[in-house]
Amino acid sequence: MPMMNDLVGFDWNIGFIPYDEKWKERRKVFQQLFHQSKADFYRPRLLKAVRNCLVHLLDDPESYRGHCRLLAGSFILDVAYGLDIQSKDDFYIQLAERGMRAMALAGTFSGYLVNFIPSLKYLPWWFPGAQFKRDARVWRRDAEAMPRDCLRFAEDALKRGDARSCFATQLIQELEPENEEFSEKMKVIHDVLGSIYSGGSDTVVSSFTTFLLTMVQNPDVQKKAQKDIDEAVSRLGRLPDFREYRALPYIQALVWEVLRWRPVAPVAVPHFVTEDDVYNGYCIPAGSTVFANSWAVLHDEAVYGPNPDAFDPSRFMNPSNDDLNPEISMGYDMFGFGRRICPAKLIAVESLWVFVVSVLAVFDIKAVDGEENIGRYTSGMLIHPHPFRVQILPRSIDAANLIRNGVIASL
Ligand code: HEM
Repeated sequence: MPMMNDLVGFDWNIGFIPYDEKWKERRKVFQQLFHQSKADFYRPRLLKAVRNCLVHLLDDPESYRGHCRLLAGSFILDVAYGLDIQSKDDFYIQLAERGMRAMALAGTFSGYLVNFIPSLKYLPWWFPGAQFKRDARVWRRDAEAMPRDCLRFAEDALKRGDARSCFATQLIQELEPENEEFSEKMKVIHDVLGSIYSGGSDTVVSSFTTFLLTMVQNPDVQKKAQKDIDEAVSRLGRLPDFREYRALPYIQALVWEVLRWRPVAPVAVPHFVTEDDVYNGYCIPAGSTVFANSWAVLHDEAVYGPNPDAFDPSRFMNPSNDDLNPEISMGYDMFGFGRRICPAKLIAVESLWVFVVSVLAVFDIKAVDGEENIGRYTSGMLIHPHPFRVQILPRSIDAANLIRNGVIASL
């Protein structure tokens, strides 16, 4: 991807590194960080970010998109770099937003001729018609700053002796500065944590807002989900947490349906064919770029049952709607395919689950009369619902008190 990697400078991102030893090393480190055995480290931090988000939604429901972005960004920056982010105007949240906008724009593969004729990248930026070079010059500043500035923050905190425990400090402390591979290992940390930062600050926000949209459009689904949560948790007088994970089948089905119905990356990330292949009688020569049509897979009647365009969590449930149906696929098609499948798919599902179950426990989500933007989506490598107005109201005075009392002190 010449535009993305060579010109804009996202070549540190695992998703854009070709399949080679460099990619393998980074992918291995990434997977170890978010391994399920590390759940005791990252789950409390995720829950803390969600509980803060509930307070923000209570105080200022209209700014729900900013709150969702703050939730995703503050969790990722906390676990990756030990940054304690309090506001959506924070420097690092804004940096991620600009960086991800640049990635979305540069990532429309067919939008840039240079992706098909790589030698165009040698044109000078001032050359007539070389607007792509001028765009790249602007975007490059944020693309480079994203991983560099955050890692610098963690390194400085370590030197001062006041670093919070996080992936950066854990990985840096394992290194020996006098080892000749030190700089190379630091570059691996830079790339892996940058990939966590960029991968985690935008994708889940799309799913959070799609969830709110589906609740506006499907009040019956909302009621059924709230009934299940009330029976299992709210009657205990507390907010849900990971003790309920996998104990609420309808919530699990709802989460999967949000991910299936409007997949965040409808054509995943393009894959590069490394050797000649034959598929269903079609010859695919080495060097081809293949796009996986995740959208079509996720809207295939043969896999997901009738009316795949309708939002209906019960497609994953048994006929009595009280448990999951083991015969219906709950696979990870929305997270890509093969060895490049999203390495954060489990934490992404957990993030959406804890957001969904927490919001539904305490809020009613309702339509705003006359809102015309409902259901419209952006286009690009990652899709988001267009901004829409929605009412997010506490379900009762007790619910509002639960939100205020549920804030988790600094970890
Ligand atoms: C709803 C949330 C998410 C969705 C739907 C999603 C989806 C995807 C998809 C479709 C791919 C491309 C897979 C392929 O090439 O076949 C991918 C790759 C990737 N994702 Fe995610 N993702 C999500 C959340 C996250 C999060 C939270 C992180 C980081 C913490 C992350 C980090 C990555 C990375 C690093 C890759 C590149 C993997 C590689 O090329 O080896 N993703 N994701």
